Amino acid sequence: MNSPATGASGEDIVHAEGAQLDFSGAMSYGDYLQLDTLLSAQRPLSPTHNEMLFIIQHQTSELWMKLMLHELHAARDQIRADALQAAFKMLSRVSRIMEQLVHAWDVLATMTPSEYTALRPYLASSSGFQSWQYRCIEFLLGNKNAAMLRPHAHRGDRLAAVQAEWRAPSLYDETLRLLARRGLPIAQDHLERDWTQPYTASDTVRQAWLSVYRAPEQHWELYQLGEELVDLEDAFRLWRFRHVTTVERIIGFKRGTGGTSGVSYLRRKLDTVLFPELWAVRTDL
Ligand code: HEM
Ligand SMILES: N[C@@H](CC(=O)c1ccccc1NC=O)C(=O)O
Repeated sequence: MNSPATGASGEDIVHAEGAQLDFSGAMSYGDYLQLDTLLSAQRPLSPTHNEMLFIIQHQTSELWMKLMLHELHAARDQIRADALQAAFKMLSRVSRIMEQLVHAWDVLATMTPSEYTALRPYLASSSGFQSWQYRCIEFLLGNKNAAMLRPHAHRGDRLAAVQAEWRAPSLYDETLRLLARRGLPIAQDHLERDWTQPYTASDTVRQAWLSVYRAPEQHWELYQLGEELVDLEDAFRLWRFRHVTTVERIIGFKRGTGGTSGVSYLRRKLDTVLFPELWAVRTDL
């Protein structure tokens, strides 16, 4: 006989291989993952077919960014605590997430300019520029810029989160303090400074990385940390490049909804260098 509630027959249940089938009093998959909340958060504003893609692309990116922040915060704490093996696990996870986001552009690039033009007016002045999690990631990785706090001024709670990241030493700042603790000479103004200021490259830091890269076996952990950071910046550069290229193929040189010049603004971001001495050292080896 078929179940009146589900229409399942006794035979279907036999084929369920002993799996639990009654969740009237137990936590199910959807309960644990809060899928009702997650899957009711896609509310297209336009009548266009492609808006679902646009929303899900951004929502999944924000979820991955949430995990990146979780891992980056923990990695910075571990570096501060000299627990480098734990930090390596987290940093390599962050790089893999960034690679995931690089490949995600392939899905969005299936949207043509005509398709995007139909939904763009519904976005009004909203823009990825206003992503507070993205800004936290940039700040955590040391790309500090006070002007980027302004879009969050209308939301005190978000502003506080971005400001906290802006005021804190970045992952790289903590790395330089670690180099000093391990006996490498680093200029004092790179160990204690106003962390809200953008990072400026230093010759002492370059010399310190040079010592590490010239004798990896003596500084194996620092050497591995240097390479983890280069991996991460490499993946981030690919993300920036895929963003600007996808944007150009979809909106050309139109001004951005966030008010910037659009592609020209994003191209300038390609010049960002997060860990300058780690790149510079390559030339000296
Ligand atoms: C059709 C797809 C997209 C277009 C046309 C587009 C366009 C733009 C433009 C023009 C800007 C410059 C700011 C502005 O004036 O609006 C921007 C910034 C930004 N977009 Fe996108 N974008 C797209 C997809 C995405 C996706 C999928 C993400 C992933 C979360 C994203 C994240 C960002 C971020 C974080 C910024 C700020 C970048 C920075 O300040 O360095 N965008 N986007
Ligand atoms: N800045 C984009 C709009 C845009 O892409 C966007 C709009 C709302 C939510 C996320 C977005 N994605 C990234 O910027 C544009 O100028 O078309």
